[in-house]
Amino acid sequence: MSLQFDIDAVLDRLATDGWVVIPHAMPAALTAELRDACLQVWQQGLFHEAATGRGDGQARRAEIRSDSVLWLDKVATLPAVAAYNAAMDDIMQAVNRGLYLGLAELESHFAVYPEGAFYKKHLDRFRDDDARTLTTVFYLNEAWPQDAGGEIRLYLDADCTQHIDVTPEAGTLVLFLSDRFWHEVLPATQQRLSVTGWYRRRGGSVPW
Ligand SMILES: O=C(O)CCC(=O)C(=O)O
Ligand SMILES: [Fe+2]
Repeated sequence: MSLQFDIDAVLDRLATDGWVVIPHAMPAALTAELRDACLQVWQQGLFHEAATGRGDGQARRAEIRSDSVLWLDKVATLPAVAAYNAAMDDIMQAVNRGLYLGLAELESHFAVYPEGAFYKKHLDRFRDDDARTLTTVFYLNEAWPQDAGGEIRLYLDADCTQHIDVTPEAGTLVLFLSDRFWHEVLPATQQRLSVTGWYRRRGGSVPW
Protein backbone atom coordinates (compact mmCIF):
# COMPACT_ATOMS: atom_id res chain seq x y z
CA MET A 1 0.00 0.00 0.00
CA SER A 2 1.37 3.42 -0.83
CA LEU A 3 1.23 6.06 1.87
CA GLN A 4 -1.28 8.84 1.37
CA PHE A 5 0.68 11.62 3.03
CA ASP A 6 3.99 13.32 2.38
CA ILE A 7 6.45 10.99 4.11
CA ASP A 8 9.38 13.33 3.46
CA ALA A 9 7.64 16.13 5.37
CA VAL A 10 7.01 13.68 8.21
CA LEU A 11 10.67 12.66 8.29
CA ASP A 12 11.68 16.34 8.37
CA ARG A 13 9.44 16.97 11.38
CA LEU A 14 10.73 13.91 13.19
CA ALA A 15 14.34 14.90 12.55
CA THR A 16 13.71 18.50 13.70
CA ASP A 17 11.22 18.11 16.54
CA GLY A 18 11.13 14.41 17.42
CA TRP A 19 7.33 14.33 17.08
CA VAL A 20 4.73 14.76 14.35
CA VAL A 21 0.93 14.68 14.00
CA ILE A 22 -0.41 13.29 10.69
CA PRO A 23 -4.15 13.78 10.00
CA HIS A 24 -5.75 11.37 7.48
CA ALA A 25 -2.75 9.08 7.69
CA MET A 26 -4.63 6.03 6.36
CA PRO A 27 -7.42 5.67 3.79
CA ALA A 28 -10.79 6.39 5.48
CA ALA A 29 -12.10 2.94 4.51
CA LEU A 30 -9.20 1.22 6.27
CA THR A 31 -9.64 3.38 9.38
CA ALA A 32 -13.35 2.46 9.49
CA GLU A 33 -12.58 -1.22 8.97
CA LEU A 34 -10.03 -1.11 11.76
CA ARG A 35 -12.54 0.55 14.08
CA ASP A 36 -15.12 -2.15 13.29
CA ALA A 37 -12.51 -4.87 13.93
CA CYS A 38 -11.58 -3.22 17.23
CA LEU A 39 -15.20 -3.05 18.36
CA GLN A 40 -15.85 -6.62 17.26
CA VAL A 41 -12.99 -8.10 19.32
CA TRP A 42 -13.86 -5.77 22.22
CA GLN A 43 -17.40 -7.14 22.23
CA GLN A 44 -16.00 -10.67 22.09
CA GLY A 45 -14.29 -9.95 25.43
CA LEU A 46 -10.75 -10.45 24.13
CA PHE A 47 -9.29 -7.35 25.79
CA HIS A 48 -7.61 -7.26 29.17
CA GLU A 49 -7.04 -4.37 31.55
CA ALA A 50 -3.78 -2.64 30.75
CA ALA A 51 -0.76 -2.95 33.02
CA THR A 52 2.28 -0.74 33.46
CA GLY A 53 5.92 -1.86 33.43
CA ARG A 54 7.20 -5.11 32.03
CA GLY A 55 8.24 -8.57 33.18
CA ASP A 56 8.33 -8.94 36.97
CA GLY A 57 7.71 -5.23 37.36
CA GLN A 58 4.40 -5.47 35.51
CA ALA A 59 1.37 -4.51 37.53
CA ARG A 60 -2.13 -3.24 37.07
CA ARG A 61 -2.09 0.29 38.41
CA ALA A 62 -5.58 1.64 38.00
CA GLU A 63 -4.54 4.99 39.48
CA ILE A 64 -2.11 5.41 36.53
CA ARG A 65 -4.10 4.01 33.60
CA SER A 66 -7.61 2.65 33.19
CA ASP A 67 -7.75 1.49 29.58
CA SER A 68 -8.00 -2.06 28.26
CA VAL A 69 -5.82 -3.46 25.49
CA LEU A 70 -5.51 -6.28 22.99
CA TRP A 71 -2.14 -6.93 21.32
CA LEU A 72 -2.47 -7.00 17.54
CA ASP A 73 -0.42 -10.18 17.19
CA LYS A 74 -3.44 -11.99 18.66
CA VAL A 75 -5.62 -10.80 15.77
CA ALA A 76 -3.04 -10.35 13.01
CA THR A 77 -5.09 -12.35 10.51
CA LEU A 78 -7.97 -9.85 10.51
CA PRO A 79 -7.73 -8.10 7.11
CA ALA A 80 -7.89 -4.61 8.59
CA VAL A 81 -5.11 -5.42 11.04
CA ALA A 82 -2.96 -6.90 8.25
CA ALA A 83 -3.51 -3.79 6.11
CA TYR A 84 -2.68 -1.52 9.05
CA ASN A 85 0.52 -3.47 9.76
CA ALA A 86 1.51 -3.23 6.08
CA ALA A 87 1.10 0.56 6.08
CA MET A 88 3.01 0.87 9.35
CA ASP A 89 5.75 -1.27 7.86
CA ASP A 90 6.03 1.14 4.92
CA ILE A 91 6.44 3.98 7.42
CA MET A 92 9.10 2.01 9.30
CA GLN A 93 11.12 1.42 6.11
CA ALA A 94 10.93 5.12 5.22
CA VAL A 95 12.00 6.19 8.72
CA ASN A 96 14.93 3.80 8.57
CA ARG A 97 15.97 5.03 5.13
CA GLY A 98 15.65 8.69 6.07
CA LEU A 99 16.70 8.80 9.71
CA TYR A 100 18.81 5.67 10.27
CA LEU A 101 16.91 4.74 13.41
CA GLY A 102 17.46 1.02 12.86
CA LEU A 103 13.86 0.14 13.65
CA ALA A 104 13.34 -3.63 13.44
CA GLU A 105 9.73 -4.32 14.36
CA LEU A 106 6.45 -2.83 15.52
CA GLU A 107 4.59 -4.08 18.57
CA SER A 108 1.12 -2.64 18.94
CA HIS A 109 -2.23 -3.04 20.61
CA PHE A 110 -5.79 -1.88 20.29
CA ALA A 111 -6.75 0.25 23.27
CA VAL A 112 -10.24 1.00 24.53
CA TYR A 113 -10.64 3.81 27.03
CA PRO A 114 -14.13 3.56 28.50
CA GLU A 115 -15.88 6.81 29.42
CA GLY A 116 -13.81 8.52 32.13
CA ALA A 117 -10.68 6.43 31.52
CA PHE A 118 -7.25 8.07 31.42
CA TYR A 119 -3.53 7.40 31.33
CA LYS A 120 -1.52 9.67 33.62
CA LYS A 121 1.66 11.42 32.53
CA HIS A 122 4.37 8.92 31.59
CA LEU A 123 7.31 8.07 29.31
CA ASP A 124 6.92 5.00 27.12
CA ARG A 125 10.41 3.62 27.37
CA PHE A 126 10.91 1.00 30.08
CA ARG A 127 13.76 1.51 32.53
CA ASP A 128 15.06 -2.00 31.85
CA ASP A 129 14.50 -2.10 28.08
CA ASP A 130 15.49 0.69 25.72
CA ALA A 131 14.33 -1.02 22.50
CA ARG A 132 11.14 1.05 22.23
CA THR A 133 12.24 3.91 20.02
CA LEU A 134 9.33 5.53 18.21
CA THR A 135 5.79 5.58 19.63
CA THR A 136 2.84 5.38 17.22
CA VAL A 137 -0.73 6.24 18.17
CA PHE A 138 -3.50 5.93 15.59
CA TYR A 139 -7.04 7.04 16.44
CA LEU A 140 -10.28 5.38 15.33
CA ASN A 141 -12.96 7.79 16.58
CA GLU A 142 -15.22 9.14 13.83
CA ALA A 143 -16.44 12.73 14.40
CA TRP A 144 -14.98 13.08 17.89
CA PRO A 145 -16.75 16.02 19.56
CA GLN A 146 -14.57 19.02 20.45
CA ASP A 147 -15.80 19.02 24.05
CA ALA A 148 -15.48 15.26 24.67
CA GLY A 149 -11.93 15.38 26.12
CA GLY A 150 -9.76 12.33 25.45
CA GLU A 151 -6.90 14.32 23.95
CA ILE A 152 -3.35 13.10 24.11
CA ARG A 153 -1.35 15.81 25.87
CA LEU A 154 2.19 15.71 24.51
CA TYR A 155 4.75 17.65 26.54
CA LEU A 156 7.29 19.22 24.26
CA ASP A 157 10.16 19.80 26.68
CA ALA A 158 11.78 17.78 29.46
CA ASP A 159 10.37 20.10 32.17
CA CYS A 160 6.85 19.71 30.78
CA THR A 161 6.28 23.47 30.60
CA GLN A 162 4.89 23.36 27.05
CA HIS A 163 2.43 20.95 25.53
CA ILE A 164 0.09 20.34 22.63
CA ASP A 165 -3.25 18.54 22.89
CA VAL A 166 -4.26 16.31 19.98
CA THR A 167 -7.87 15.27 19.44
CA PRO A 168 -8.24 11.48 18.99
CA GLU A 169 -10.06 11.89 15.66
CA ALA A 170 -10.25 8.91 13.30
CA GLY A 171 -7.32 8.84 10.89
CA THR A 172 -4.89 10.90 12.96
CA LEU A 173 -1.50 9.29 13.55
CA VAL A 174 0.88 10.67 16.16
CA LEU A 175 4.56 9.69 16.16
CA PHE A 176 7.12 10.68 18.80
CA LEU A 177 10.45 9.49 20.17
CA SER A 178 9.59 7.13 23.01
CA ASP A 179 12.36 8.15 25.39
CA ARG A 180 11.95 11.90 25.00
CA PHE A 181 8.32 12.95 25.30
CA TRP A 182 6.20 12.80 28.42
CA HIS A 183 2.51 12.46 27.57
CA GLU A 184 -0.85 11.63 29.06
CA VAL A 185 -4.36 10.74 27.94
CA LEU A 186 -7.01 13.08 29.33
CA PRO A 187 -10.31 11.55 30.48
CA ALA A 188 -13.06 11.50 27.88
CA THR A 189 -16.82 11.71 28.16
CA GLN A 190 -17.25 8.78 25.78
CA GLN A 191 -15.54 5.55 24.73
CA ARG A 192 -12.22 6.19 22.95
CA LEU A 193 -10.60 3.72 20.53
CA SER A 194 -7.01 3.67 19.28
CA VAL A 195 -4.09 1.57 18.15
CA THR A 196 -0.92 2.28 20.10
CA GLY A 197 2.42 0.86 19.07
CA TRP A 198 6.15 1.07 19.43
CA TYR A 199 8.75 0.62 16.76
CA ARG A 200 11.57 -1.27 18.42
CA ARG A 201 15.18 -1.44 17.40
CA ARG A 202 17.79 -4.06 18.07
CA GLY A 203 20.50 -1.83 19.53
CA GLY A 204 22.44 1.39 19.11
CA SER A 205 21.33 4.84 20.14
CA VAL A 206 19.31 7.53 18.40
CA PRO A 207 21.78 9.43 16.20
CA TRP A 208 20.78 12.98 17.18
O1 LIG B 1 -3.87 6.77 23.33
C1 LIG B 1 -3.06 7.67 23.40
O2 LIG B 1 -3.29 8.81 22.98
C2 LIG B 1 -1.72 7.41 24.07
C3 LIG B 1 -1.59 6.06 24.73
C4 LIG B 1 -0.31 5.89 25.49
O3 LIG B 1 0.31 6.84 25.88
C5 LIG B 1 0.24 4.55 25.75
O4 LIG B 1 -0.46 3.54 25.57
O5 LIG B 1 1.42 4.46 26.18
FE1 LIG C 1 2.30 6.28 26.30
